[in-house]
Amino acid sequence: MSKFGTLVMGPAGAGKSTFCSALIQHLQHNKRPCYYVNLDPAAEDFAFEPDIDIKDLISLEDVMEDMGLGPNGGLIYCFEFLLENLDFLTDPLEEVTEDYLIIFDMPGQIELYTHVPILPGLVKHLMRGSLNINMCAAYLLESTFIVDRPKFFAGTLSAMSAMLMLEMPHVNILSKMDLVKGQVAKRDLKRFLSADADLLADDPAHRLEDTENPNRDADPVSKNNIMAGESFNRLNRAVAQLIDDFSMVSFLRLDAQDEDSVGAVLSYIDDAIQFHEAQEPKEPRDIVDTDMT
Ligand SMILES: Nc1nc2c(ncn2[C@@H]2O[C@H](COP(=O)(O)OP(=O)(O)OP(=O)(O)O)[C@@H](O)[C@H]2O)c(=O)[nH]1
Ligand SMILES: [Mg+2]
Repeated sequence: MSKFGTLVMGPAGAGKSTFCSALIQHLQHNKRPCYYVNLDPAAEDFAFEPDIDIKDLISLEDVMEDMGLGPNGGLIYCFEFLLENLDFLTDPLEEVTEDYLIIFDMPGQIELYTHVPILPGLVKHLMRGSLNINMCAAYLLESTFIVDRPKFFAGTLSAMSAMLMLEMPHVNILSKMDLVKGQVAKRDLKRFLSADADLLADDPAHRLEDTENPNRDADPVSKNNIMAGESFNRLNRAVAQLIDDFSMVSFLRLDAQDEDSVGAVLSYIDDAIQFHEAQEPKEPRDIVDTDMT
């Protein structure tokens, strides 16, 4: 029997937990069961109570206090501890059936997705161990990044880094689309959805900064001057070209308040994990019975 899940990842504050809640709500409206796993040891408030909460195994606050670690070191410690105690996840997940979508809500520390080799170990356990979960990563990036194009490419690079590191089906998502509505022309938005290196050359903000900054020459080390400098531009162009050359990253749009938008993202996740192919066809009578309970 297969199991199905999605790992909701992305930088701090990208809207991961909000997306998880919107997804749970959407699944409930569509009478689909889901299983919510919180893997953020610092998360406090939940719109839906998690079925598994890493805080029942280890809390970031305790780790920071007892081990004298900061929030990032503490988080890495929590994940190393989780990897040494995987039964905490395995035992309850063994019971989850194939009609469930298992939603993993991840923390936002970017180290987890870039250079620390912890997540690959966890993903390997979930996908290839006895649990055998068909998984898809949902990597969220805030759509407000597209207003600052170098920042957008830096975020896109982090998404690509996670894709390369985790080697699993991946959907990238521009979250909080409601915040950029009207700010970006529709034609431009399409170019952001599949990263296009020429976006930097056509960046109106950059041209403005270059010519309208009166301090450019007066203060050679000011932040504005560095950000408008030619070496900064060359670095950005190289990053953008690298992303363009790999041709791996494209984005879906998400407005977590809009049920259709959540449904559209879910359909990509379902396709990536082949959820519907594995479902037993239900007899019409079964459906009526289920509806009445
Ligand atoms: N306008 C708008 N705000 C959103 C949306 N999604 C999330 N937010 C807000 O963004 C903030 C962060 O959202 P979270 O869902 O907690 O983000 P997160 O990625 O889980 O954050 P961490 O777990 O701390 O990394 C909150 O204030 C949310 O209300 C959205 O679609 N639109
Ligand atoms: Mg969160």
